[in-house]
Amino acid sequence: MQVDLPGQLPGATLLAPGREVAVTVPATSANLGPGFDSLGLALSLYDTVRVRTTDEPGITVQVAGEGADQVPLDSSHLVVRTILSTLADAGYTVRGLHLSAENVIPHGRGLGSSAAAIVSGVLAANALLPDADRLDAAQVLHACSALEGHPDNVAPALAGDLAISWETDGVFRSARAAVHPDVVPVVAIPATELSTERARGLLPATVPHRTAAANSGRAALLVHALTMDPAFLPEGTQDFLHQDFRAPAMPASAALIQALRSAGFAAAVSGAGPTVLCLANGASAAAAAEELMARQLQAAGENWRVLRLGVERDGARVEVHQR
Ligand SMILES: Nc1ncnc2c1ncn2[C@@H]1O[C@H](COP(=O)(O)OP(=O)(O)O)[C@@H](O)[C@H]1O
Ligand SMILES: N[C@@H](CCOP(=O)(O)O)C(=O)O
Repeated sequence: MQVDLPGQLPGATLLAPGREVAVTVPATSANLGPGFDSLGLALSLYDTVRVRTTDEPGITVQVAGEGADQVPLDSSHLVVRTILSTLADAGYTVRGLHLSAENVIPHGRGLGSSAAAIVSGVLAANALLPDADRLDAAQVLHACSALEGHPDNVAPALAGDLAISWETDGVFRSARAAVHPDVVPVVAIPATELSTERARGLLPATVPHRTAAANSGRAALLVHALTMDPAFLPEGTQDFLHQDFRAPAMPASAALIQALRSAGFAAAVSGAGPTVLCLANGASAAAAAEELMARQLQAAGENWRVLRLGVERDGARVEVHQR
């Protein structure tokens, strides 16, 4: 499909045609229980986009895989939109652009697909820019977080491993921490979607101080459990800030989490849901969690995908091909 570019920016510098960039970005699981809008883990599932500046005016978009029959194939495509706005912020535009996307991260399931699309767009645009106008790593993190609205998915998507993120005076920042090698993420992904926007709408504006205090304790314990001592994962993944409020929008996820936690597993909603994340302590615990998930889902008549994943250690990758 080919469309015209939206209004060209007056005074913007035109990028040369023939620049080609490939970006690969991992899925992410945010919150991990009590780390609402601050903790996120990079996972071994990847989306790839290839972007080329062209001499022919307009935008062409090809999409394969997840969301191929749902996402728009024009300048409103999230990756294209992000590329154009990042270029525009730096004072640049293009005559034409071709994007081809291979999507593996499912959309609207709480595995960071929109964050991956935004990270792809910002990194692709940044690689297309002349050196002197590129954003540095801290600026990329802030730009991606501001577009996504929260930093907990984009930070691990960019840097890999576990990301602990926060905001100071309107600037998003993040620290990366190495996840203990025994931690094995297992996800159960439903067929149905729940948009993050809708799930955020279910949250209260305030919570009592004692709830916030209880949550702080678990979030602090979770960082220790994930990096130093996975035996604390079941207690460390207990959340008091978001899951109960969102449970009515994902009753099957809530029931599966309850079953896993009752059996001693560290289970939580992945991101804003409805995917369920279990952080198993070692390979045999991961196999037991997979079995329990499969049994519970079969008993409930639910047809979900259960996947054992790895922790992605390095985050997004960019390759530049000048033609
Ligand atoms: N690779 C992609 N290409 C284009 N749009 C995307 C892509 N990934 C996600 N999106 C957009 O983001 C929406 C999902 O975002 P969101 O509700 O935040 O869920 P998720 O938990 O998957 O990030 C999709 O419905 C789609 O509009
Ligand atoms: N902290 C956010 C995380 C959203 O993650 P997503 O993968 O569902 O986009 C939230 O809980 O709203």
